Amino acid sequence: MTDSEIDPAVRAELTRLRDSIDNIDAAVVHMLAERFKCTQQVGRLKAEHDLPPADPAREAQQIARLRRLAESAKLDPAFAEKLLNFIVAEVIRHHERIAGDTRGGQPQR
Ligand SMILES: O=C(O)C(=O)C[C@]1(C(=O)O)C=C[C@@H](O)C=C1
Repeated sequence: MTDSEIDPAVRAELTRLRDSIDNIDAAVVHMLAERFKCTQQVGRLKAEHDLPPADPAREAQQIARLRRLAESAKLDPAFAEKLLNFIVAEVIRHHERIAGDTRGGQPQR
């Protein structure tokens, strides 16, 4: 079926839903950007105080909490866990890079 063959009412409903999806995707990007701003600061703090990039106990708490929130929001908890793990893996990579660039608690130029 080509675009011009789609029923105008269906086309309008699809456009309405896609507009909302675009707004939600923009919000997700902005929220992730804010989260990464925080985790960059955590990375610098950890590097300056010789703390390990990963904190598995903290991650276990975050996963348990997000799984509960997902269930009450009718979102698949396994998906919520996978998403958190994906984000945290990227954060840990950033922390490791910051630690590599930080010697004796001081950022290297
Ligand atoms: O809270 C920390 O210690 C962080 O470094 C942040 C964060 C996260 O992205 O939420 C990332 C890595 C840790 O393993 C746990 C949590």
